[in-house]
Amino acid sequence: MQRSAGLYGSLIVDVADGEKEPFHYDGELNLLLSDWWHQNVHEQEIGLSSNPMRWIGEPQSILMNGKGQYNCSLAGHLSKKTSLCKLRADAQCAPPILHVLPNKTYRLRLASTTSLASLNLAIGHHKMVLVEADGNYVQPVTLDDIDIYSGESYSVLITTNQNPSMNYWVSLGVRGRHPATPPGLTILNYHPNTARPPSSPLPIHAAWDDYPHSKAIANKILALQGSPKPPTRYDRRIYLLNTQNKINGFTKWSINNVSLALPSTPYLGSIKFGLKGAFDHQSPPENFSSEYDVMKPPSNPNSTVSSGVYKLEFGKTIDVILQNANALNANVSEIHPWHLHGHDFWVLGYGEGKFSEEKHSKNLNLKNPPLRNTVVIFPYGWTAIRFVTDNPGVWAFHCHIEPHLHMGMGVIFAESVERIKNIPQAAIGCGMTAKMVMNNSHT
Ligand SMILES: O=C1O[C@H]([C@@H](O)CO)C(O)=C1O
Repeated sequence: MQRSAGLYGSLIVDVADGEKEPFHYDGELNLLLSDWWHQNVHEQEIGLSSNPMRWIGEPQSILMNGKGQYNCSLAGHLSKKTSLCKLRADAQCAPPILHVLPNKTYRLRLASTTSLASLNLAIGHHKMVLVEADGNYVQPVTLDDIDIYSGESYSVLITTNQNPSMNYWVSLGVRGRHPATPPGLTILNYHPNTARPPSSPLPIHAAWDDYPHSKAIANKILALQGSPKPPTRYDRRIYLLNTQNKINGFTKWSINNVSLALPSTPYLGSIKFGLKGAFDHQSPPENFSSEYDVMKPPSNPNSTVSSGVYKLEFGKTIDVILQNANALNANVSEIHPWHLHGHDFWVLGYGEGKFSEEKHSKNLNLKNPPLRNTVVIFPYGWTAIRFVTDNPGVWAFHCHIEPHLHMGMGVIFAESVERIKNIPQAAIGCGMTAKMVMNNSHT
């Protein structure tokens, strides 16, 4: 859970020399989004791993560029629940300020490293034109507000064409979980105004459980014309059922009834050097019972722990159907942003209830699905993705919510590892392979 403790940053990849972006902007702004707890991550981990489990609860603050407010809000005068923060520029709670000139277009880069929170960003009086998602261009689409799930990144264009004698709020609210945290706020400061808090009302976010609103945004994100298209057929389709479970009284998350426990020896070295006992050699199931009722708590909540991997052959088209379900408590199903290492994948579609081969397969979007590395599953829904195994390695595919991964919500793809010639020493520095590094360095 290092990310929850603050180990994160943004990496901006420019277009290659001589290449042009398919949109124009005059300036660039960045907002790195996160959430923050007062309890340290070690205590959080102990709570999550205890029986009974102690949940981390909602964050104390929502952060933008590492800054947030606590016990007060920049917009305190607009809400009866919080007091007004004193806006001293040197105060720890001083808000981030985005300085803009009137009548310009800015590219606003957004990325979420949240530990838990799904977010919605809105800018008072300004629309956003979405142009890029997870490093891939999308069909430009105008939005009033945008959802950002943990692990995702976006670029939106904003045009500073509003009354230049005013400043505006950039507000970041929580989605999908009953919020107990005031929105994170940033000031959009039109030059040459002083950077005081805007007197205009805060932008309004949709209700935290307005899933149709979130689904409408997700369905508007489509690949820009001319983007790489997915193969029209798949070689292998893996179904991953997400459930909350119990193992000897401990609360876990499982995929096809297997809760991931990462081994202490890195997979790459274990597989390459054929180490016995470094991880479970039985592969996890590729499917789940057709009888499973995704609308109800698991009828048998017990599950198993494993460090097994899905072995993927080189050059194949793999579909994954992520299937959400009811958690342990009745009438609860949560959002999970799934993130894949080593690949971008095409998002072929989202749907309600249980995925059905007959009903849903033919309606998947093969025409202009967006390429992403993170995709959400909505409560009680499914999400279909496709990727091609063209990048040998051992890749985690997991819920980007830190406590959920800690509780086992992930799988491992071991992709044509035999094609990897040399493993960097840094990748085999611990567990059983650490000895091999030492031996190597002595010879
Ligand atoms: O993993 C989780 O545990 C809690 C709850 O299900 C039990 O307290 C919660 O909201 C999660 O997302």
